Amino acid sequence: MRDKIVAGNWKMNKNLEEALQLVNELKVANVDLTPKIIVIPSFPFINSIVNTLENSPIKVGAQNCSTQDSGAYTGEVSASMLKSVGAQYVVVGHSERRSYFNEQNEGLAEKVNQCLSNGLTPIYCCGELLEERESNNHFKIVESQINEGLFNLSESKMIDTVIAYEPVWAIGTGVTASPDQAQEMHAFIRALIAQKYNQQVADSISILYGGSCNPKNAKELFSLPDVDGGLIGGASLKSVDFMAIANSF
Ligand SMILES: O=C[C@H](O)COP(=O)(O)O
Repeated sequence: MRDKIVAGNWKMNKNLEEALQLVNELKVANVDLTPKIIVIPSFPFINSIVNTLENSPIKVGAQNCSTQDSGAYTGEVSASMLKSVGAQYVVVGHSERRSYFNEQNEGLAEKVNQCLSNGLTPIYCCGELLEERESNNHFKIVESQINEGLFNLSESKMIDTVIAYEPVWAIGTGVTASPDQAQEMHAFIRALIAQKYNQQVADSISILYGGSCNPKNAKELFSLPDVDGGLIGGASLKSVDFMAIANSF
């Protein structure tokens, strides 16, 4: 049975004091929940949050990592550094990285490899732009993102990945993918994995939905057969909303 996961991507929000306040609220609220819960703060706060969450089941992730392991790459943060401060997950290929920082599938495949080589779980993001959906190219786009970003992995590494489907038109817009749209794409991604590897691998990988997921729509989305949880942006910044989403299974 694959993991149910609710991950909160805080993006570039909160200072240290605010970050610790949020995580302390989550720590107290986190009782008897079905999903794995992951918080994904900005780099400077990871270590303090890992320490604050000692003895808590809540895990900590990072929002990005370098394609390189170490060296003269000013401003970069490597997967091994993230591992050393207690991160367990890394978001790779978020659409904001793809669009604002021109990240391409090829480099993202290197980031995925860096994560896995350092014992971190990549949360690999894919998803189409509105114009790509409107021109009926959404399956083709997502297929190339998955194919080029993930499918160079061996089967044993592939099963250690998590995928997040985030239609770009749904991110931060208040427009959520309909249950039919979400299920259709998640099933498509799972079928791609089955075709490339096998059904057992496909059935073991958690595929999260992201894009204006909130306490009101989470239950319906998480009840879909191929949706294994969510990558939550805006609604992860308030403990009450994030825990309500986590309680939606
Ligand atoms: O990583 C999270 C996604 O970009 C979703 O963001 P959102 O929940 O604010 O739409």
